[in-house]
Amino acid sequence: MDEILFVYSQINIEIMDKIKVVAAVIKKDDKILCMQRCRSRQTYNSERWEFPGGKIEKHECDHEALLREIKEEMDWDIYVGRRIGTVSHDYPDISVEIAAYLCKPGDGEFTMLEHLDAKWLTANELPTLNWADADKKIVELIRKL
Ligand SMILES: Nc1nc2c([nH]c(=O)n2[C@@H]2O[C@H](COP(=O)(O)OP(=O)(O)OP(=O)(O)O)[C@@H](O)[C@H]2O)c(=O)[nH]1
Repeated sequence: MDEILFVYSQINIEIMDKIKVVAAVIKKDDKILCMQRCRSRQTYNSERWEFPGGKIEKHECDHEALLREIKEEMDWDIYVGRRIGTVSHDYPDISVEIAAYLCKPGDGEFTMLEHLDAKWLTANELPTLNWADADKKIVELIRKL
């Protein structure tokens, strides 16, 4: 029975549409902004670290989605630069495709409206955090920049 369920869940993951997500790698001097997700029912990402961002809505381009998400989550305006890369990851219940963009902070400070914690770390310090599994791949891309 366990084997049947396992095969079924693998098939399910393969036919599931990938959720398209954008993430902002916000760099100030040599430090990058890392945000900690709140405790949630999505246990695999509960309290894990991530780059701020979120799901792209219909009819939105990556740039628009990033500006909207950072405004919603942090009440902050940022400048969106070049795309660092796109990573895919299959979680137990969803499959995500995350496009990560190099960004610069706008004026003023951000307000932490939806996260548990925030840290500014250098690229070499990034692996010290407990990242969401998809983000471990983004961290590797950043370290190769
Ligand atoms: N924003 C963001 N989401 C990520 C990252 N890495 C990662 O696996 N995800 C996953 O991507 C999915 C969408 O992200 P989200 O929950 O922030 O998106 P959202 O704010 O638009 O969603 P919501 O309004 O339904 O809460 C989640 O399952 C989340 O766990 C990341 O670095 N940033």
